[in-house]
Amino acid sequence: MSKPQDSLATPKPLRILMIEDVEDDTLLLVDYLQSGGLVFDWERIDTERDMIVKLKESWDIIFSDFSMPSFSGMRALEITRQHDPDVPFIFISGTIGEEMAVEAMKRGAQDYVMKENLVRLLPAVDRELSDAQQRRRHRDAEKGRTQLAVILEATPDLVAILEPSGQLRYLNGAGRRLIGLNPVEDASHYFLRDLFPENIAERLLGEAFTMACEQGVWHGETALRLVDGGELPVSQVVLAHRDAAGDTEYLSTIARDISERKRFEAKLQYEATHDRLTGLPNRFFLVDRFKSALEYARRNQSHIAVLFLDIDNFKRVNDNLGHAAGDILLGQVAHRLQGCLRSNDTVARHGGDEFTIVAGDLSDPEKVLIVLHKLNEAFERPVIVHSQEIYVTFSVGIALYPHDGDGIETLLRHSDIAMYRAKSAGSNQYRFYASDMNIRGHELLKMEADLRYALEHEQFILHYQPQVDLSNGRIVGVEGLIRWQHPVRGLVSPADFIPLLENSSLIIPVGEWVLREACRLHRTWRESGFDGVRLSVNVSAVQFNDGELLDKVRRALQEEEMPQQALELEITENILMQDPVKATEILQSIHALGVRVAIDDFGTGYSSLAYLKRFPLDALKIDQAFVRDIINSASDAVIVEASISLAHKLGLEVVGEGVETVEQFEFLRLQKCNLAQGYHLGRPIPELQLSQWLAKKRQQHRTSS
Ligand SMILES: Nc1nc2c(ncn2[C@@H]2O[C@@H]3COP(=O)(O)O[C@H]4[C@@H](O)[C@H](n5cnc6c(=O)[nH]c(N)nc65)O[C@@H]4COP(=O)(O)O[C@H]3[C@H]2O)c(=O)[nH]1
Repeated sequence: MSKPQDSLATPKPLRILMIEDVEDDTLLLVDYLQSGGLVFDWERIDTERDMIVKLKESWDIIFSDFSMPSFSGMRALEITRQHDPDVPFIFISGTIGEEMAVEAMKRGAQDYVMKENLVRLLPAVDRELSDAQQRRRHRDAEKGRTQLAVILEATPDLVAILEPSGQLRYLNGAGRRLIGLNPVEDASHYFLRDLFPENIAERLLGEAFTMACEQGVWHGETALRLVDGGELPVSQVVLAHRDAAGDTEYLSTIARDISERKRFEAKLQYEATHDRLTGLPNRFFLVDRFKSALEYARRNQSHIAVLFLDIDNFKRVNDNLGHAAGDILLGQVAHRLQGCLRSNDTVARHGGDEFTIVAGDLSDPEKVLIVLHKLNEAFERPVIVHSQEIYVTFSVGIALYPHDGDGIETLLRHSDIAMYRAKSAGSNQYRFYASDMNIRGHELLKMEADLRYALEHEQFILHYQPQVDLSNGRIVGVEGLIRWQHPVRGLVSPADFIPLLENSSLIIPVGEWVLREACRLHRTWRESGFDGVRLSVNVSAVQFNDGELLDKVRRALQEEEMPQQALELEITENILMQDPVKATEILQSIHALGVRVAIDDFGTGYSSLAYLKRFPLDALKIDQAFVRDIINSASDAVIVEASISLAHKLGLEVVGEGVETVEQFEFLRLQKCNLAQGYHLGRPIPELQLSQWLAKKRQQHRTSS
């Protein structure tokens, strides 16, 4: 027979409480049990009062008579269950009937045995002791679980239990609160990706779950996905729980909010990398950004400019207005410097009144002049400090990568040296580290100033070159080409100044002037009876991307009452391919105006056929580089043939550019090219000459027909 305590030491005797009014019956029972081998201590009681006292002690089993003169077995059962739900309670009675016995079992008695027939008693004792032990274990475990649940619900960390598939079994209150879920919402239909951002959910399902299953635990830093769309950084642990066979049955995870720590770290990081007074990157951060700019420039063979700036006469501000005013000035200068640079450029405070600018990704070194321009523009207005207007100028030293060095320290040192040279030349000066750049830089800046002057003093003129219909020799259009009538240098070619206009954004007003001028001329032609001749003008990249182009075209058409179809805008292939999606949108709106669009310099770029199909175009101009050699180069001839056939398939008119010989003209005619333009048909000429030429042509046609 098993005993309730399974220890290796001598088993402790059982403690049995007997509720029995007849002592002899009790002794008989004791005798019976002892002879059955049961080792136990016992006590007998027969009143409710004694029972209440005795139940304060702990008992392994209770035997009770059913009916006694001063106590009732049912009452004894009731009191017992109030004290202890698990202790086995067995009725031993001669009087209990079937019905009462069933009632007694319902109220919590484990069994009943007739006094006259005790044979069932010992096996019943054995069974009930073991059942009671199990009940107690179960109840203890249940109690433990309840306590754990209370703890899990009270913890400020997210705790979740998950299937290996990532489906949620349990999510505690803190988890719901952190994520922003309704506290009573059932989360069991949730998956990992409902609690974590997509990439983190994948990381957990992959790396974290695998490691937890293999090694028991994984920890790392992740983020929770919040209901409001935000993310909360957490430090997370994933544990795998195995079944008896050693397979992962489920996983649990604990995630702790570390946003405060992250904020603190970010603040420390910011303070370590930024200048306290101006909020600009400090030298350390500058070196960091410089490294990335250098890597990029090395990969893409681009240039970097390092500008070392020193505020002129800063000491005077400090001396006259005090240090606090000096600090305000530095803050404002920093703000303006930052505002005038591209987001990829870096401006850092070097200390005192010195700043460094690193402008990367320059296609050529001269692009640094754009930065100088922007600086000049940004400081044209005075800085206001304590209601005082202060005009800020800088001494600027410039070093260029790779021209002046290929390492960070060298370039910084060289820009510093150049700055001292600028300073010794007086205020508001800039110097390149390399002297050849100084000359070139000065020349370019001078030329820009001259171009500005040229616009204001009407030194630009348009020349016009005819476009001829290859099938009948008639003039169907002219292209307006800009010239600069320089008082000393004479007629300057657009190739020499268009890039400068583009760099300095002067191209916007100049482009607008070209458009107006062309539309004005067209009106004079119409008034003299030359209608039906189209006018094309070139549109540069800066103009094309200027949000106001459409308005300007619309206004020019309206004010000169120009028929929309008579105007053609020529846009180079490369401009369109810079951002084909945006280009399509712009082209669509130009098209909606009714104005024609021609793709210029076709063949020199890298048009994708797919885009060519999508762009709303009217004409395609084959670049003169291909036309030049069509007679001598088989490959150029093939390119031209293919371009014509492709354009025709797309419903476009084709113009052959740079036609200089009769052979080229004939070749294009045979290939069914629509129009030709080139010296063979007429060079670009001034307005007056063109009008006379048109009149002459008209006369010739009249006579011949
Ligand atoms: N060798 C040779 N050349 C020929 C022949 N026929 C025409 N040309 C030249 O080829 C250029 C054609 O203009 P483009 O491709 O639009 O190329 C233009 C255009 O990209 C740009 N440009 C001219 N005017 C403007 C303008 O008003 N605005 C803008 N944004 N760019 C313009 O400057 C470029 C050069 O203009 P131009 O010097 O006027 O040079 C013109 C023209 O004089 C020929 O048979 N042989």
